[in-house]
Amino acid sequence: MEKLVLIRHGESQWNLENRFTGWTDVDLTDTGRQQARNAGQILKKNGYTFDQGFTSVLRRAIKTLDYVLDGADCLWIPIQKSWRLNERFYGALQGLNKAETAEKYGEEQVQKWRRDPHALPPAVTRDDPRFPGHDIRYKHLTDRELPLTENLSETMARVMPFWTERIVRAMRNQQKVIVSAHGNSLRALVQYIDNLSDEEVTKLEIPTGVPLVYELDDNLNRIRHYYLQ
Ligand SMILES: O=C(O)[C@H](O)COP(=O)(O)O
Repeated sequence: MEKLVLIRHGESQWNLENRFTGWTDVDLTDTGRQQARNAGQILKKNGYTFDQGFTSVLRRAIKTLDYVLDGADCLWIPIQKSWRLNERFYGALQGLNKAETAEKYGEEQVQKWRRDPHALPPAVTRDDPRFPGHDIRYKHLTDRELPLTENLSETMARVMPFWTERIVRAMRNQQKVIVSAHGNSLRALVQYIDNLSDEEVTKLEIPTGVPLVYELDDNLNRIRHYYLQ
């Protein structure tokens, strides 16, 4: 049996301010840092060790992984970072307050943008400072890979190659793996691992900073999953 640990980053400044974040590179709050430290200690207490870490290229997930691994006494392990694990790119919603956006466009529309796997938030234009083409860390991405907006199924489409080529490969090489990522990139992964319908995934909420453990059989099919609290 394999164990895979997924963790959504600890609370970020824009989680606290209730703003659409997406690829905006905001930092953790003090609460977020504490959540990540606690997660590391819980993993250690339960005897978890790791051989390989994966994270997005966003500081809230990178720092969460760092705090978690420090707490779990595994700070030395190799880490692979990829834009493919980034949060869903929330387009022109990025930076807006979620409650104010709901007042302006209606609760139903905002809930659709947030949770309908096929709903596309309004796009940014290429001259918008939020367009990732302006950010050096994405300079190797092709035009097609640079998002103007993204729905959950597109997030899943860019997460999956990384899952198969890197994460699954590491697990097949008997490595104990931890993945630090985001509400929606993890939602996409969980939809795939748990084979959830689009209907089921709209109800799925993943809390910040709590390790989500998947027990997988030799073919990496899910046996069960649970949060370590
Ligand atoms: O990008 C964001 O705003 C959050 O990390 C996830 O937001 P959501 O719960 O509105 O999808």
